[in-house]
This record gives sequence, structure tokens and C-alpha cells, in this order.
Amino acid sequence: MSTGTAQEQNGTAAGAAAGPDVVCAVRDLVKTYPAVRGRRGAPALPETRASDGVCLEVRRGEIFGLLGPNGAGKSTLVRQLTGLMRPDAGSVTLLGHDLVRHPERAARLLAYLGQESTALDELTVSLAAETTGRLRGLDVRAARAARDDVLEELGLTGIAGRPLKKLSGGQRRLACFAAALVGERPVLVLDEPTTGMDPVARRAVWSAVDRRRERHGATVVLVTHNVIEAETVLDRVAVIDQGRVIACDTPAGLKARVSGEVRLELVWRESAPLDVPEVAELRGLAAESGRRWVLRLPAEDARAAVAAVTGGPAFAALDDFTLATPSLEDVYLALGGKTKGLVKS
Ligand SMILES: Nc1ncnc2c1ncn2[C@@H]1O[C@H](COP(=O)(O)OP(=O)(O)OP(=O)(O)O)[C@@H](O)[C@H]1O
Repeated sequence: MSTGTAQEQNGTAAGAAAGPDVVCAVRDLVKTYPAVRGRRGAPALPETRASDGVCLEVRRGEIFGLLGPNGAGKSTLVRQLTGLMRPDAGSVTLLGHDLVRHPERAARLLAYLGQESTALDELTVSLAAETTGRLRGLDVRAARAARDDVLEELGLTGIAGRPLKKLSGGQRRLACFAAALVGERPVLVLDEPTTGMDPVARRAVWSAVDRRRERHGATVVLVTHNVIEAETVLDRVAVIDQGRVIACDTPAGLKARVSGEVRLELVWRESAPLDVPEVAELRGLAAESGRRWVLRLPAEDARAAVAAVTGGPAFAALDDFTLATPSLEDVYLALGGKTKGLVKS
């Protein structure tokens, strides 16, 4: 399947000036981690180009996603977007500021929720939120007022006095998210914010994000490898694979690229009955994972395949089957995504 031109893939015209509604413009970003040597000089980790010519434009007020499997280069990219890591080459412009030359300006412009919370772990939920507000220039009264509002909004008041290190993974994540919201910033950069959260906490996160978009026109950059979350909350999404942006569009626009296809999943009781000719024929089209086969087929072929496996001798070997319209995972695979590992829950 065609992946379009390089400019289309990046969702921007390379080299063009950023438009007035562009909050963050990334041009030709490159970052290579050097090889790491193990014992006796043997290479433990090869050299890795984690950002490989990334171009992006994030517009005012949108939730812009970076979607890709583990190791695709999402965190490396956001660390450069937030001034925490210097790129080897390329530019990052945030609200008109050159963050490669002036990384120290990032703290005034954005709130960053990274994957680790170690810096806050010793503090109580309350103090983590208040301290973040103070570090962002609020006086004591304003920081405490903002802290109380955010903890109430996210349902954390009841555990405000507990240290982060004594909370569950999901509670800790929510507390770190709360702290990131104190002392409003126009841009929120959230690296997998809902990891480990139950559905109630997830909803609280997305409601809080929506409120800030409505009230202040906040812009959100969200890292995720969860395709369901991506389809539900994102306005636009850059699909990242091996340090490159392989597509950038709305979730619906991306899914339209594979709209002629249907996803057929077959789960066999023990193993596939390869002595049935129709099953043997399907095998060449299937991505196999244990007893589970996944096939992306034109709708007509999918119907024929279902008829073949449910109507004949293969049926006795079949444990379950599902037919579904394509998800962003199918888009990722159709675009040539190499690594498995996107999550669907
Ligand atoms: N400090 C480092 N030194 C060497 N290689 C690194 C380092 N950090 C990341 N990498 C490598 O760079 C690549 C991109 O990693 P990165 O953490 O940016 O991916 P990711 O998409 O954020 O993954 P995840 O979803 O697991 O967080 C991976 O191959 C990773 O092993």
C-alpha cells in the first residue's frame, strides 16, 4: 500500500513557515544514541537513530497524538520537544521560541508529564501539587488554591496526605497528572498519562484535558501506544515507527486509507486444521500469534473466508472468530509498521 509523499507523511510542507495557528513546529529532527559498550568492550546496545528526520506541526487547541509501539522513538521525540534533550540536528519551535537554542524557556511554556515520577515520590500528593505551582511562580496562596481545585477536580482530595511512593501505580500517575496541571501552561505534553489507571481515573484525565481546552484553548501533545485511546481522544495523530513519522492525519482520515478492508480474527481450539484446503489457503494471508490468526481482507473475501471456516469441516477446530472494521493498528501495519506492540484496551 502506498504511504504517500514524504510531505504528506509528515503532515507539513518541509521548510515552509509555520502558520499562525501552529503552536509547535518540528523540522528535520535527528537524534542518535551512541552504542553502549558492555563488559570487556563487547557492544551491549547498538547505535540507535531514535529520531530520524521528524517533521511535525501541532495546531492550537488540538489533542495531537504520537502513536507507535515500544521503542518507536516517541519519548525521545517528546524529550526534545520539551527542551530536556538536545537534538543532533533539526529545529523545535514552540509558541515562537526556538527550544534548541533556548531549552530553558520550555518550563514557562509547557507542562510535561513524563513516564517517571521519581522526583515527586517522597512528597505527599498535596505537596507535589503545591510545589509544582510554587516552582511555576505562583505565590503560596495561589499555589494552595490551585492545588485544592485540581485535587478536587480529579477526585484526589481523600488521598492528598499520602506520599506518592505509597500509592498504587494508577493513583500515582493521576497524582503526577494533577501536579502537572497546577500553574496552568498553554501546552500540555503527556507521555502515556493513563498507564495503569482504571476507567474512572482515565475519564477524569480526559475531562480535565477537555476543560482546559475549552477554558484556555490549551494544546495537548499525547504519547500513546494504545490504539483505542488514540481513536477516542485524538484530533490528529502522527504514526511513529523506527524514529520516523510514517503518516499524520485525523484518526478517521488514517482509517479511510484501509476502509476497503475488514479485519478477520480466527482463534483455533488447538491448532489450525491445515488439512482443510480453505484453511491452508488462508494461512498465507494470516499474521499468526499462537492459536490466533489475524487477516486483513477485502470485505467480499472476508465473507467468503468466514463461510469457509464456519460452514465446513474447519468449524469443529474453531474456538472463536470476529469480523471488525479496521483500527489504527491495521493502519499502522498497512503503512509498513514493523514492530508488534500496540495495545488495544
Ligand atoms: N538512553 C538511551 N541510550 C540508548 N538507546 C536508547 C536510550 N533511550 C532510548 N533508546 C533507544 O531508542 C529507541 C527509541 O526509544 P524511546 O524510548 O524513544 O521509544 P518509545 O517509543 O518512547 O518507547 P516506549 O513506548 O517503550 O516508551 C529505542 O530503540 C530505545 O532502545
